[in-house]
Amino acid sequence: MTALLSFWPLFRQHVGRMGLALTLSVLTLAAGVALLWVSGWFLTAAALTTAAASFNLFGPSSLIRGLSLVRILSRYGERLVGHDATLRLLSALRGWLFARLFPRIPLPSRDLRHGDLVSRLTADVDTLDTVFLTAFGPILTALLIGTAMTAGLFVLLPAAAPIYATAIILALAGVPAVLILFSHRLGADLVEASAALRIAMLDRIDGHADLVAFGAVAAARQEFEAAARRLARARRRSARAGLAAAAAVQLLAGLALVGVLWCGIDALGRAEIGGPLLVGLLLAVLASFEATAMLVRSVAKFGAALAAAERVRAIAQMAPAINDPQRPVTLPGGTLAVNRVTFGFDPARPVLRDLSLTIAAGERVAIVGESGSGKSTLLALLLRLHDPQAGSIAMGGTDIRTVRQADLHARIALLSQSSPVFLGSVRDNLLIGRPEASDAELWSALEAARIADFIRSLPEGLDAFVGEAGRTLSVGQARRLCLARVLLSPAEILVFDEPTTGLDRTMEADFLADLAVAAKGRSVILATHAEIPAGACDRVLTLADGRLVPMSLAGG
Ligand SMILES: Nc1ncnc2c1ncn2[C@@H]1O[C@H](COP(=O)(O)OP(=O)(O)OP(=O)(O)O)[C@@H](O)[C@H]1O
Repeated sequence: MTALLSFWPLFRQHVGRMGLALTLSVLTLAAGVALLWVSGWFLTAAALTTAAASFNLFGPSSLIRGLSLVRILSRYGERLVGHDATLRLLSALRGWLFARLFPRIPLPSRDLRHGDLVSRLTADVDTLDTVFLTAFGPILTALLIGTAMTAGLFVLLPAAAPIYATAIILALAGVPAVLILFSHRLGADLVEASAALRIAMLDRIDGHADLVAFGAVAAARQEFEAAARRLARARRRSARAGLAAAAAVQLLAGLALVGVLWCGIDALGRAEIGGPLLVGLLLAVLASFEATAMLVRSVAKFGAALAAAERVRAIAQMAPAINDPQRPVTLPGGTLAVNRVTFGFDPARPVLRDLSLTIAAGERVAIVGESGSGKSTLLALLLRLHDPQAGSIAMGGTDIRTVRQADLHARIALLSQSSPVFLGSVRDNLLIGRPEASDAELWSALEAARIADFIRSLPEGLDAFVGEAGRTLSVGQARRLCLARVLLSPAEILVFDEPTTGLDRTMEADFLADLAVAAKGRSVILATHAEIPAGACDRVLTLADGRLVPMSLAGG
């Protein structure tokens, strides 16, 4: 519950709209209760009257029409305002969550799989956004209508008031309390099962080509079906609990009706109440229980909302791997110096040991080494995606831990092994590197990345849509587009992690040979398995056993 309450500041921003939706919801229900009351009274009174001419038909029938109209309009307004508030809340929740997520990337928890993260960012947030309207709204509505109805009975049929009050309190508090007790566990199961299904689905979609190639589709399908069955079971259990609660509410409504009828007949016999009024009261009692039925449906969802709140809050509260300093200093340009750095993802098993490296402004350095030797790790440290356990990294003599990460990233651009092509046009993808770049600059970056001819051949050119994760491009083309984005960036240090992955031998050699021109005098740090042509780099270093060792340049 504390997890859910921690979202209150976000809910509070929309409290005006939510309040209006709530008022309209109370009005709708009150109009419904009054409508049945007046209708019951009117029909009975009309049937009982012997001289039709002496009965005023006009007043009650216009009241009935008026109440119907109020009910229709307030219901429409409630839906309109309620959905508007919910959608605004949804966008605020997503914005809030993304703002908390970005500083935590790379996520410190390796347990958080891609599908689980997607599930938290989508389904869990969706579950949360309706919690006010589907849970708190009906509670308040039912409370107000129940109180008003009890007060009405107290005046018109006092003996029935305690019976009705007991039944409505049980329906309002007792049934939901029991349901919450069960639905918390059921809701958590439901949210976890739905996340597991999503993870299974995204995993299988990502790897479908390999699954087909290995003939492992049947096994994957079985696992997927098991996840689907688990979700179906959780849904069934949750629906059963909801149904049992709805049946209990109906039973209480029936008991309240019988109680009021019993007292009413007694009062009728003593001429303390008229027949038409009694019928009106009975129908009104039935109508007032509509609010509690709504409540039960909502409470069934409440457990899922509690579980979703905990999962979403867990991401937002994850300690960021890296924090900006309290008082950041300005980052000067210049030499990049790695001073006796030791780092390991598990500190007991360092990947880099007492490693030092100095790269002068404009220098091009290649780092080679066996797979797993720590090349990507070293590059990640330069971007301060992790902090070393010992030693320091400085730029122009300033320790990078004393500057804002954003300032550091403005000076160092990275092309990693997993740099993505974003959904959008070629232009959109390039402008991420430098938003103010002109078309001429975009083309020059594309030329340098050796993909300009291909983009020119597309009918839409720079405006060609490159699809989800670059699906409309080959692996090599996607890579070169990412490369053009990095070359376009104004950063003074370009960090390349296997930039030629996906390029053929000739293109690889051409790209590395062109590096000096493409980098336009900027510093280049290049981690690669490729053969480095003469002149491409000023120095080549080998990373082995956590240390860098100079090696002679290939071909010269
Ligand atoms: N996020 C991580 N958490 C834990 N260990 C990691 C993580 N990333 C890398 N490692 C480990 O650190 C070591 C160095 O990995 P790194 O990716 O830096 O090697 P690399 O030289 O870039 O390899 P490759 O040439 O295959 O890309 C490896 O043993 C790897 O398993």
